[in-house]
Amino acid sequence: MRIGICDTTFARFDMGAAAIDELKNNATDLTIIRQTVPGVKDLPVTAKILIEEENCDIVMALGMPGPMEKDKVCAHEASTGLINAQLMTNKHILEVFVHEDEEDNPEDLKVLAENRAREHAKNLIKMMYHPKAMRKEAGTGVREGKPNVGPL
Ligand SMILES: Cc1nc2c(=O)[nH]c(=O)nc-2n(C[C@H](O)[C@H](O)[C@H](O)CO)c1C
Repeated sequence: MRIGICDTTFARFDMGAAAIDELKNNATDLTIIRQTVPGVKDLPVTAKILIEEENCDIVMALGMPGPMEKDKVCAHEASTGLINAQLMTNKHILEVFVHEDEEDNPEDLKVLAENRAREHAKNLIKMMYHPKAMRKEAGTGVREGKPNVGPL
């Protein structure tokens, strides 16, 4: 399995490293190709290149939108780009964004960023290796980086 990791220098925590560590802890037959870019709007083309030129089966796109209105616009544009890249390639690109204003305290933001990156890495492993286990969790109110909210 070839897994692409793209991440940004704008992010204030190394989510790419956390994701890679988690992937390696949960599967042995992985080849990981990592590309780091300046910001979230650079992620869509990078993910597409990882799929089309590096033959990745799936990609994680990790980024940290800032707290300002212009950052939120950038994040929305990046998100739209990532969806387009998925539609163009017929491959999943897991968007792993942590918005800087999700937490007030930098230490809490760091914990959230690490946990979200790791939990999405586990999602990737489930999607690609254990789809039946993923299906069992349908409708269970799973959240990444924060406590699960549970089913209704
Ligand atoms: C305003 C802005 N905000 C963010 C952000 O919140 N998070 C992020 O990762 N990157 C941001 N960028 C940078 C753009 O995503 C991109 O890297 C540059 O426009 C260069 O293509 C910009 C320009």
